[in-house]
Amino acid sequence: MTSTLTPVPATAVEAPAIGWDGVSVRYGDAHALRDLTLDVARGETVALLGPSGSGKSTALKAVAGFVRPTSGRVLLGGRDVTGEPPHRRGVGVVVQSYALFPHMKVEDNVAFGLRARRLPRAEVAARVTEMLAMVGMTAHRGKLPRELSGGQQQRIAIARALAIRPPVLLLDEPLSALDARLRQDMLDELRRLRGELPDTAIVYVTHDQTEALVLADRIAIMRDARLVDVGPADELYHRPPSAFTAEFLGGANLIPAEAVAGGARVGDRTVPAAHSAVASGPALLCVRPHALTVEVPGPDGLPGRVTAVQWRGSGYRLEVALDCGATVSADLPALTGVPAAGEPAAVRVGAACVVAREEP
Ligand SMILES: Nc1ncnc2c1ncn2[C@@H]1O[C@H](COP(=O)(O)OP(=O)(O)OP(=O)(O)O)[C@@H](O)[C@H]1O
Repeated sequence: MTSTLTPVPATAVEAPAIGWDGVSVRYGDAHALRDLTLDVARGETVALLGPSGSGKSTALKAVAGFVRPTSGRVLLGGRDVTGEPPHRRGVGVVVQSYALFPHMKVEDNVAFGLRARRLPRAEVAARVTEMLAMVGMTAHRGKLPRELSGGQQQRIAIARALAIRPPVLLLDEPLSALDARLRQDMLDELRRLRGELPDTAIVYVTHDQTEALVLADRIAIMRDARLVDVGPADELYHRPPSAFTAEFLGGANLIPAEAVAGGARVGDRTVPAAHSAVASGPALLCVRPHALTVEVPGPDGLPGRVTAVQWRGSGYRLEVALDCGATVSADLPALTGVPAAGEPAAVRVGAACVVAREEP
């Protein structure tokens, strides 16, 4: 009996909704983005997370068509759009500062893109109604933008971007102009909205790790115009490959160490680690402040001295200068016996610590 292998048709492998293929953007001699290669699948949300000036917005603008790559290609659904103007790309964009048309009523703002595409009047009306319901703004359709709060204006901006049913939605710091309370509400709202758009690929630019962790399927960490690490949100949080990612995503103590099988050597102690991104040689032991315990010096733990004690209501934050040279922060619950500043102490690193590479 012979068996035949049926070739997989080319169409069965779906092209990513968005692809950066070696994209660089330079302004004069300065690199705003260096050699970015990254895909976003249909229905996936990827957060671009990094400090100010790391190239996040530039990466997003390259997809929207607002900047032209110096080299590399931008692909949408497998199609090379690098040379295409923004209005031909069919992507929805929402930026930090709402950018609604101030003289147009809410409903006309939402209808704008649909009218520009010359959709029949009845369809425009139906989609505007649907979009306003989706963002919970039906009651405000006749108002002008200035009659709305910041959060409400941002909802309209999102409704306007979604009205054309773009396969790709680009959000650039959409919550950063809002106050803390409103931000939290809008974050919940965005998460709900995400569930209503199962086929839309979303790129979400932020420097706020909470927004990235709450919304993204995968997080791409940017630094100095480069992609440092990319992975599922929970994996990057629990097993950060680099010290930069460990610190940027959640805050971590970084203790200089030597990677060894199953963990790391710190001074003359060997600490077991849950995960290692480095097999051997110089590395950093990364441990979150809540995963450390501080005890009286004994045979176990890393020896050091308490340098500061801060009461934070729900517990204490201790700073401990370790004999190996690193200073670490530990968050302890209020009920533990808390040593005073100046006392010798030993720091025990919890099982959740990981060994990461030093540099991106
Ligand atoms: N039009 C421009 N002309 C010159 N330099 C620019 C321009 N736009 C961006 N840059 C520079 O490119 C780098 C990356 O900028 P970008 O806006 O992409 O960073 P970002 O990570 O989005 O920062 P932020 O969070 O502050 O918005 C920065 O150093 C910035 O100063």
